[in-house]
Formats: sequence, C-alpha cells, structure tokens
Amino acid sequence: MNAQLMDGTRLAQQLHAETRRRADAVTLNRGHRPCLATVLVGDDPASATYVRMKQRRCAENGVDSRAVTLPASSTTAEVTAAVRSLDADPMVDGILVQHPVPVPVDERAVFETISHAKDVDGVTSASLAAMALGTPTHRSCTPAGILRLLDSYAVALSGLHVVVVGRSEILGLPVGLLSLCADATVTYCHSHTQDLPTQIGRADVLIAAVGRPQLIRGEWIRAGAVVVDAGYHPGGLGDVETATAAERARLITPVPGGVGPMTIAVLISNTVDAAERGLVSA
Ligand SMILES: Nc1nc2c(c(=O)[nH]1)N[C@@H](CN(C=O)c1ccc(C(=O)N[C@@H](CCC(=O)O)C(=O)O)cc1)CN2
Repeated sequence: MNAQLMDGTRLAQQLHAETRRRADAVTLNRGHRPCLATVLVGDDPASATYVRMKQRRCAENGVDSRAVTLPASSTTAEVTAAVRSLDADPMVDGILVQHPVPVPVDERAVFETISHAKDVDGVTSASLAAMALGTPTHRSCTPAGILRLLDSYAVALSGLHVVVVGRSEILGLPVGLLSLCADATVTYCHSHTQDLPTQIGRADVLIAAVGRPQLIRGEWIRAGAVVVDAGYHPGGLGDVETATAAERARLITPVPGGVGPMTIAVLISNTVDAAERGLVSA
C-alpha cells in the first residue's frame, strides 16, 4: 500500500473529548444536560445498531438521549406527530430521525417537521439551503465529518476537483455543496452518468457515497488522488476497492475506521452546538 490511511477513529475521539467539555459547561450553566432525541421507525437491524451507537456515544460524552421507537406499520402522520412533539419539548436540543424509514412513510415530510434549530442531522431543506449558501446551520453529519477529516490531513479543497459519486440527500448532495463552499470544482456522478471510470480518473479528491460495495475499482483512481470512502457494507467493505485504490492514492479512508466514526462525533457535537445556542437565546 502506498496511501496514508486517514484515521477517522482517532479524529472522532478528539472531537468527542472537545464535545464532552462543551456539554459539561452547558450542564453547569443551565442545570441539565444537552439532549438528543432519536426516532427509529421499524425494525431494520442496521438502523437499530446505529441508533444504539449514537445513544452510547451520547452517554459517554455528557449528553442525554431520548429514544422514540415506532413500529414499521406507522403512518407518515404518526411519525410526524412524534417528531412534532419532540420539537415542541424544551428539554430536547436536537432530533435525529434514523434513515431509512420504512417505504410507506414519507421520509422527506418527516424530516421537514424538524425545526431548523433542532435539525442537528442537517436533513431539512432549510439546512440543505444553508449548506448551499454557506450560511450558519447544523451541517449534515457524514458530509461535515468528511470535511473535518480532509482538513485534519491538510487537504485544502480550494481549486481542487472533487468528484462525488452519489447524490443522496443525506450524503452525496450535501458533501458536494460543502465542497463547493470550500471553493472546490465539483462533479456529481450518479446512475445516469456516462463513463464513470473517466470521471473518477479526473478527481483530485474522490468522495464515494454510492452505497454499492466496491463499485469503484482501484485502477480508475488517479495516481496521487485523495480517496474518501463513505460506504459501509457487511464484511467491512466500502464503496471502493480499498486494496487496489491504496496502491494509487496518496490518502485514503479505511472502512471501518474512516468516515463512519466521524458521523456520530459530528452529530453529538451539533447537538451541543444547539444546546449552546439555546443558552445564548434564553
Ligand atoms: N438520519 C441519519 N440516518 C443515517 C445516517 C445519518 O447520518 N443520519 N447515516 C447512516 C448510518 N450511520 C448513522 O446513522 C452510521 C453508519 C456507520 C457508522 C460507523 O461508525 N461505522 C463504523 C463501523 C461500525 C460497525 O459496524 O461496527 C465505521 O465505519 O468504522 C456510524 C453511523 C445511514 N443512516
């Protein structure tokens, strides 16, 4: 392997330590801890695992969590009612609706029920617009985690060609917007893109956010590129063929231990940001 690994586990630990200090200061100031509410709909085992991981990290870092679990048979109206109630609760600083929700539920309608101030997951259209405009907001967790990871390895995006593979509302789309705000030249690739290998070969920074195991072959990567793999699939596989990509890349994120840990670290940091803002406006 030629590439240096970008260690998301270590950076996430540093961010958690900083978040813990800020959470303790909020608690001292207002007499109760910052609080993240999680909403899990249905019984997808991976989603349940991610929500448990979020709750555990909250507890480790001085943040309370409130869990709402709804059956897979829930209607959009039932899920939005649960979110609305959390949004109205002054003890809740941030709300996370675990994606994906079961198909009959309108996920976008549920997300839009979260107020901008409590959207610590950066999933509402108000947050997406703010990310596009570069105005203050909670930034989507995995995209913001990726930008922090790049920054910590001194990858300054200004003037670089960032190629994002995938355009999902929680990952591909916002990571491209944040890169654009950092003055990168951004190309989005998706299911209608022609000649994916050629597009990928033009990337100074490749962000793989497509959700298909090892779709991106190592030989497509330009020599010396930076490769960020936001995929996570059973068996520790990402969206990129890591072993061959690491022969050509300069920097690469491992799976696991790259982007994943940053997602939760940013979520909890955003929750404490929301609690701090509450202090300022109280
Ligand atoms: N509302 C949201 N839903 C989802 C998001 C999100 O950001 N907001 N992201 C993903 C899943 N996800 C968090 O929800 C997530 C995925 C992976 C990890 C992680 O730390 N992975 C570890 C490996 C963990 C393991 O399997 O043992 C790693 O990559 O090192 C954290 C969060 C979809 N839904």
